[in-house]
Amino acid sequence: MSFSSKRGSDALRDVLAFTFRHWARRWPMAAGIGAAIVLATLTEIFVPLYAGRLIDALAAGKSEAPAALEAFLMMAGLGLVMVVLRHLAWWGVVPLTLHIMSDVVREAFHRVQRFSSDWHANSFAGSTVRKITRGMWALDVINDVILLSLLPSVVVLVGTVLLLMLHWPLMGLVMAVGALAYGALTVTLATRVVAPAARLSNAWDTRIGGILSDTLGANQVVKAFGAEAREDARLAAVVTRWRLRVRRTWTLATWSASGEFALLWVVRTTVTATALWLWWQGRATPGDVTYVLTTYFVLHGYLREIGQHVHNLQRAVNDMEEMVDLHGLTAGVADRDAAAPLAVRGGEVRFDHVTFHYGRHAAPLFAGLDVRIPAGQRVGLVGPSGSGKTTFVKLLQRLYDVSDGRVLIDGHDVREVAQASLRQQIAIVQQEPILFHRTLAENIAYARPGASQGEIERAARLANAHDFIERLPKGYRTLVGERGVKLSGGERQRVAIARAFLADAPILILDEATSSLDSESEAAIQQAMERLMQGRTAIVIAHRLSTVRAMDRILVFEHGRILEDGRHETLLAKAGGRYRRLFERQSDGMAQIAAVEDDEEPVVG
Ligand SMILES: Nc1ncnc2c1ncn2[C@@H]1O[C@H](COP(=O)(O)OP(=O)(O)OP(=O)(O)O)[C@@H](O)[C@H]1O
Repeated sequence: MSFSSKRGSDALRDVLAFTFRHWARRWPMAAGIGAAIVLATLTEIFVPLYAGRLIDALAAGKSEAPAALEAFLMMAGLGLVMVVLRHLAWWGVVPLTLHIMSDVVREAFHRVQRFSSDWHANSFAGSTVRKITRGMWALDVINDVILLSLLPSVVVLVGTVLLLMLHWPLMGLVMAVGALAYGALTVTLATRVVAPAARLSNAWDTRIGGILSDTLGANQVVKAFGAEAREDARLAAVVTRWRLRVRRTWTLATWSASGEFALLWVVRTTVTATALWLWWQGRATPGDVTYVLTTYFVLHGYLREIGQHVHNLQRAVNDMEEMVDLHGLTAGVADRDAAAPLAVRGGEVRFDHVTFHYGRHAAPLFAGLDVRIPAGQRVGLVGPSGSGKTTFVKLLQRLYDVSDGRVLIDGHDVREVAQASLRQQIAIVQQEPILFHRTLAENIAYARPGASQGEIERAARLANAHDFIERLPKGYRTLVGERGVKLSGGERQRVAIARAFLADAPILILDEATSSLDSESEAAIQQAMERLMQGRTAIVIAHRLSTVRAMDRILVFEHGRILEDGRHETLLAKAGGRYRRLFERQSDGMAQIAAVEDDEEPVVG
């Protein structure tokens, strides 16, 4: 079977190889099912032979009654064996398919979770979900089609034709030519006509999944701009393209099926006419004609279904290929073989001549960046938007690999250690913390699974989160909504800080919230952050002057370079310095606001 395009044949090969690999893991089950269905099918091939003998015995008169009875009993016995074996095969395929489907979804999730941040930044989560779930269900179809439908069809095809050829070569030849022509036509239409169209339909189906999840995930923004109608229209445009593509696929499939039925009609008419002609010539008995016609009708049933099976297989291959492609991708940022866990003693961070650029960006963001942060130091990163502050911490977490140079923690290159252990040593409080739609207790304990309720509450107290949690009707058992939407920004921040307390990691990354919080929440968060920083190496992407002032050291970023490096007072004393300019400009702006709102803090970065 070959697809028209290189990509098509690749897809078929990849999908079948993927499926066979999964069968191989459970080969006794797969082999048992195959054997049962092949034996069940062989019994069917012999039924027409005994039907022919029965008719000849009947035509010869009552003297042949024992032969007629023998033929009848054989037909009945073969039928019963077929029923039992067929049941065994179908019964066995249930656990096989369910085990493989479970493996497939687990493995796909395992891989996708470990793909690089770059991959996730470039992929729609909804599209990925569609690819995985569609692929998982396609496997159900592939198992049924190959094991329970195509395999018996091929056995019947080969078996009946061989048996007929032994018995009656001319009829065997007619049947073989008809069956081969039909098989060739079916496979060609399915793979060269329908498959390419179906692949395009699937791409649009995946796009619909992506748009649905992207838009529903950003529902707050849509609502805020009253843009529901605009989003309806955006989806409608994609649905229209999808409909046109699917209509084309389904129309082509309908024409293909009709073409195949027309060919079957030609084969049947030719076989019947040949049998009648041979009878007319006196070269065939009524039993012979019965045998040929019964054989043909058995074959006809299977042939008719082969067309349907090949189409189903082709559809399932199309449905699975995007998921199989996910298995072919490399993780992007992968652990070295036998990467050891990172053991942090103090938490010294060093960027040693680091060069880095995102994906296809021509110019590097960092070019030969050198900086050393001693263990236990509290460093504020400031600088204009896009200057590289977030990227700096992403490289520390090894969410991306550097193009050149090294990022070191306590002298260990982050590329040499196991990623999971590296990230366990770094607690992070994001600017917009994301929570799971789980209880508050589970969200806090995410940093340390198995933490006791007492430990969770202690972390929440340190994060100034305990009081607001206690006021909720279900307290720590409150579900927070998807991504934590049922909490305010300040509450989400405090839950994230509680998480970081529980993580108790030697290195801490804090990305201050830029959204304006009320002064009470802000003070509570600042205080919690201060507490959290104690005794750790802390890197703070700072937006508030109060935070920056309190730091041991400030790094001023601009266009991926560190322009200034020092304490607040030192940098402020530098006439014409970048930090001083930032400070003055923003203090000015903030001073005006402060005249109105006395307790508001000026912002940096
Ligand atoms: N995943 C990405 N792919 C490509 N370019 C990116 C990616 N993430 C960031 N960039 C680019 O890298 C540059 C530095 O971004 P970064 O997020 O590090 O800046 P930042 O100083 O943290 O900004 P902000 O204060 O606004 O958060 C920007 O020009 C940004 O557009």
